[in-house]
Amino acid sequence: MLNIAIAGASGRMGRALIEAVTQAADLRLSAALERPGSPYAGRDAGELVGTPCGVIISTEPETALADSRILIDFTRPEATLNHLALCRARGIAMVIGTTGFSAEQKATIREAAEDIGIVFAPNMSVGVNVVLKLLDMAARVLGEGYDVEIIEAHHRHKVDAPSGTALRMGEVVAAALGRDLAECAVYGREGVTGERLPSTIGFATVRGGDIVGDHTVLFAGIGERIEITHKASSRATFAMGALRAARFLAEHPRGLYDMQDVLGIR
Ligand SMILES: NC(=O)C1=CN([C@@H]2O[C@H](COP(=O)(O)OP(=O)(O)OC[C@H]3O[C@@H](n4cnc5c(N)ncnc54)[C@H](O)[C@@H]3O)[C@@H](O)[C@H]2O)C=CC1
Ligand SMILES: O=C(O)C1=N[C@H](C(=O)O)C[C@H](O)C1
Repeated sequence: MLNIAIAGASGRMGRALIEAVTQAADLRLSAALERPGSPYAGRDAGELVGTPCGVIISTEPETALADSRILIDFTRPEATLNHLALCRARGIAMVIGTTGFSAEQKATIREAAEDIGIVFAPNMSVGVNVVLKLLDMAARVLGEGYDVEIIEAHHRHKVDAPSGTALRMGEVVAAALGRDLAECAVYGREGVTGERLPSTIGFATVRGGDIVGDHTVLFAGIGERIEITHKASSRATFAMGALRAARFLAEHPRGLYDMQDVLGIR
């Protein structure tokens, strides 16, 4: 049995993860963490998904993580980095699904992976990771002459934009075209923008309702266009990917990995 802790237990992803872990025969939910002041603190984590499991939601990671081998964290960047420091000190591996990190914060994650195993990926679904491979191939074959635009849509509660997945898609396409995303990204357009510069990669963000997560990469050429789209219809797809990542870490005691490594498609 692999002991798994979940941070952000009462969140949208936290609930999907509790359901997935408590249903997996080879995994045991060993801790459930929430932010200080959470109304869910002190309650049975299983109650959030309809089946009490005896794990009480804690706001004290220092004590709650004592029994855990892997922490799956889908929270906010600051919370993830606090958990990271603790996990690094205790030798607890981490699956990090949180998005919205700055470059500096990402460097901290990279550094911690010298001591512990970390899978860090903005999207844990198998489908999106296959799409990343398709994007690499499409960009290499199409080359210059096709304008690249990335459109993402998410639910009204999402706090970061563009999504981590959209940014990763941009990085993959930029790398395939020999560009640096930091230099060629255009985040939204307004007013008299002038004509589109050919070397740019544009991003457009939509927020509304309960959209789980849609991503489209458009390659627009002369006389034709290609759209590569992924639509998530349930958070279970992210949760199942996170569990695959946790099992992978049981065999990889240190180092920084993403879902391409977990799926063996790097
Ligand atoms: N990598 C992937 O496949 C996916 C990544 N995400 C990312 O995961 C993150 C969470 O997404 P949602 O679950 O939709 O958000 P949410 O807002 O529903 O849940 C976040 C939870 O974290 C908790 N939290 C905040 N600070 C905390 C702390 N210090 N300790 C413990 N818990 C804390 C909040 O109280 C909340 O319950 C976002 O960054 C999102 O972009 C979401 C879906 C898939
Ligand atoms: O916040 C979300 O919901 C999601 N966030 C991830 C991201 O920012 O890419 C992944 C997924 O699209 C859902």
